[in-house]
Amino acid sequence: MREHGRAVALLVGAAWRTDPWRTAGLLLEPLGQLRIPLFAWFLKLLTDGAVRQDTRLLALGAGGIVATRVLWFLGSWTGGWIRNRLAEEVGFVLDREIATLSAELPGLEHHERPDYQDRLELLRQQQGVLGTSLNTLIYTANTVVTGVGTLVALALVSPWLLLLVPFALPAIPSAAAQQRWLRDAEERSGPAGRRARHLQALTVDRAAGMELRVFGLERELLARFRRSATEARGFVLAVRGRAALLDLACDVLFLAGFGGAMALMLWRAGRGQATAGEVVMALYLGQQMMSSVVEPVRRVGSLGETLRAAGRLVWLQDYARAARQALAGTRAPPERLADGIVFDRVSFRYPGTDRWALRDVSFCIPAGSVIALVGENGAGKTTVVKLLSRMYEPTEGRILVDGTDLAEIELDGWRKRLSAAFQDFARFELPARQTVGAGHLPRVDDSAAVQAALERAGAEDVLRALPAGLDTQLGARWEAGVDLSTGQWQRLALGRALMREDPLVVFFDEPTASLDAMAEHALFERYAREARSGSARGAVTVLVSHRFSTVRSADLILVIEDGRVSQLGAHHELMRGDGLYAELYSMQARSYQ
Ligand SMILES: Nc1ncnc2c1ncn2[C@@H]1O[C@H](COP(=O)(O)OP(=O)(O)OP(=O)(O)O)[C@@H](O)[C@H]1O
Repeated sequence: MREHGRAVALLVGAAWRTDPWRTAGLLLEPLGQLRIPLFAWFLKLLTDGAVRQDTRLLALGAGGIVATRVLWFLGSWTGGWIRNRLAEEVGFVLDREIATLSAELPGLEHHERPDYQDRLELLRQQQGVLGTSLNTLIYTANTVVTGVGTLVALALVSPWLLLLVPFALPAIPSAAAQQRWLRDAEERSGPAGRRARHLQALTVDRAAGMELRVFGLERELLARFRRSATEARGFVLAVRGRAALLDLACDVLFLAGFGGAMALMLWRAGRGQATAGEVVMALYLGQQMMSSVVEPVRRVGSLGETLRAAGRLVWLQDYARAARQALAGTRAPPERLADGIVFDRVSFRYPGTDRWALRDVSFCIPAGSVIALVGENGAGKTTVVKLLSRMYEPTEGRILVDGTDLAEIELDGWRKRLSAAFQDFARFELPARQTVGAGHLPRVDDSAAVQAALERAGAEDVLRALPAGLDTQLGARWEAGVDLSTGQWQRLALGRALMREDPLVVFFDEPTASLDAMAEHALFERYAREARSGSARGAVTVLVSHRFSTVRSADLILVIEDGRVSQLGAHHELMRGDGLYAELYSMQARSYQ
């Protein structure tokens, strides 16, 4: 209930912030609903006036009917017009809020935890519903006003007519139950829906397209997509079938009550206890009860949908706030690294898993050094990078930056002092200058800086191949857009990583997987030389690579085995022993020979 209250507050708050006057004007429409009981009352006067040939009653009835028409115009029409205009703007504000919250989430958990992904996906799907949320809220208010007004008017005709109410009431818990079923069905369809979306995305994914065709997987993929989509839809369809039966039962019950109420009125009229006007009024209100109260109550079911969608937005706000608080920290990052970075007995488990990705890891990266992380697939190398970039916090232990716990350092300030190139690089389809310049926003359009970064990344040839140089629009889907090979995209990403002038930590997590070993080696030799010459700033470079020809040029090599540090030292030190490093290095060297 409290959650629903917060959801309503969120919607009304968004409307109020968008336009307080028009939000107040929304009340016109529920007021306009008073026309129904008023109309019934004036209809009664008109009928009685006609039967008794009483011109005063006739005039009052006719005048009242005209007045309710005016009330309808002012309330329903004007209010509806205001509501529609406002709903559009509020929808836009809420869509923007979802995009902002998602984009500004500080960590990665929401991308990697299936339960979070499902909620975010539902939220994205329901953005349209949020846009019409005001309609639904006002619709509910209309129903309440109409319902209460109709009941008061019926009671005035004859309190016995209130007996009609129990026949209409089951529609309310029935609508609530249907909403519950629907919510459960939506959540139970999460895994199948996620699978269907993944398979559908594969059908249009260019990278997957090659493999699909080579392995002849198209039909299989489509069949699996159909099965998953049918499974996901099945949950909702089953609920809709049950809901229709329940609605039918409620309708039959109400019709029985309505028939009884009308029989009662005719019996009373026959005994002279009710006027013709009262019979007409009861008939009108009785059928209005079905069309203006029971039906809307049922459709107010969509209020449940709105509240669920708004509730998910409230969840996202809470989640974003908690995520920010969990990564809170108030200290500014150091201007320069004096001592270095220390992992002090760090252990880490990904949220929602039991397995330790890193266990009791301790090592030091001295200021100004280049450290290479080596280990087999899944050993935990990228996890070290994710912890250092504060995508996650250690489950146990601390990371110290010049003696200060990284958790105490302000997150945005820390991120501004990082730079990175990853194997899974982003393909920003922008003019080439900005694709690279995005690595340091203040200089996003600075051609000289971009050119220098590309040279350091060994990507001058990529630039030369672009028809309009740095002005070339990248990405084949844009007009005059140019597509690049994976290796070319990756080298632009490497250039992006070299845009920031004074990073404290630079990550290279297999950023040159698309280059051949010689080119990668030459690039890092040059980079490491430069990094050392600039090491007065104390910046450290963290390199993850499976190529030992590159790794050997690092100052320090950290060997990770199954989440634990197994060796740490310079190349020549590690080669002296007979540990994993020497074994892997010799194996790779032999294969090159
Ligand atoms: N988001 C995640 N959720 C759950 N477990 C994860 C997640 N990311 C990685 N893991 C697990 O954590 C362990 C370490 O993964 P990590 O990506 O750090 O390995 P890696 O050494 O970088 O491997 P590779 O050389 O293949 O890139 C693996 O067992 C992996 O399955």
